[in-house]
Amino acid sequence: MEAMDVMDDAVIQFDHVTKQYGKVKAVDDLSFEVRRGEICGFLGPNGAGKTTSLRMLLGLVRPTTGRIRIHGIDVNEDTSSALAGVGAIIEESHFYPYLTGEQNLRQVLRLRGLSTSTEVIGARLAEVGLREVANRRVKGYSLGMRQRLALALAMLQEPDILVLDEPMNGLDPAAMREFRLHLQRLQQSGVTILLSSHILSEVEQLATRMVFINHGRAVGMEETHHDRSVEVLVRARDEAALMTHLANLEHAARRISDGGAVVALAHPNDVSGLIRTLVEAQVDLLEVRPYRENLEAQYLARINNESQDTNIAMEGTAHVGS
Ligand SMILES: Nc1ncnc2c1ncn2[C@@H]1O[C@H](COP(=O)(O)OP(=O)(O)OP(=O)(O)O)[C@@H](O)[C@H]1O
Repeated sequence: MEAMDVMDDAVIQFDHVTKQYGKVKAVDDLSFEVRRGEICGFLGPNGAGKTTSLRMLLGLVRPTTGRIRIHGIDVNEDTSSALAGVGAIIEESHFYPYLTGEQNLRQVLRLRGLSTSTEVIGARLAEVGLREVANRRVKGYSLGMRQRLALALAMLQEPDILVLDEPMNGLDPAAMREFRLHLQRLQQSGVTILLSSHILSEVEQLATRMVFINHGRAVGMEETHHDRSVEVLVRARDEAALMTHLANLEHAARRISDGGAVVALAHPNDVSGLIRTLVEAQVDLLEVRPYRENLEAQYLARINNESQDTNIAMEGTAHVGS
């Protein structure tokens, strides 16, 4: 399947991709890569160009200029080879309401002209937690069950790349958590995942890397889990004493404009050591907690230059700039 040596294990490559609809540049000179085994979050507000980009990746829309490659194969030159190992949820999935979940998957395979193995179908349904309801009509499925059925459908042919456009839309927090765990299991089994969202908190814990997009352009990339450092917010009664002690330790620290709080950068294994040292030095600690606002602030700053206010709810920013 490899048409050329794939550099740096990049399995998906956007190379200066632009999509023009009349006067609207839905995607504007977009370049980024997804490497093997990553969960890449594709993040931006409504209208940023996420769906258009993913549709181009799947060969459903042709780029105006630029190239998209999967495993080094140009999607527009050899669509079927490029997409051979790709599963996707791109549009709202439509199922036969009067057929069961199991029958729906069987029907899709039949339409694709593939032999239907009860074991394979059963395995896919079990993987997404639908074993219990496999024989119930889809008509009676909740939104979460339908999303999981869509995932089972995308996984039918055991893809090594999954492309998911806003797969968590409409899921309640419990279903979202389950969906995340499932995607993590898929990643652990070697599947590369590109998923879009307009809500940072949906993908933040999941993605190993994030690509931020606004007005069709990449406005930043962020390694998340690859960066082994974590930020810890520390608040003490005597801020000056806290800063002095942190300076004596090997922790990069900075003040933030949050009631005299200080954010220290530490490796996950060092967090307990950091706290112990401060306590032993008799620094009067008022609060110690993981600090995650930084990523949120960066996201907001990127999608909306005039807004640096970290207090804006993430959902509230979804429409900014669209
Ligand atoms: N077929 C089309 N014809 C004309 N304009 C389009 C078409 N598809 C998308 N656009 C425009 O391109 C821009 C990007 O849309 P796109 O759907 O890719 O954004 P998105 O990031 O997926 O947004 P959302 O989160 O709302 O789904 C928008 O301005 C949209 O109106």
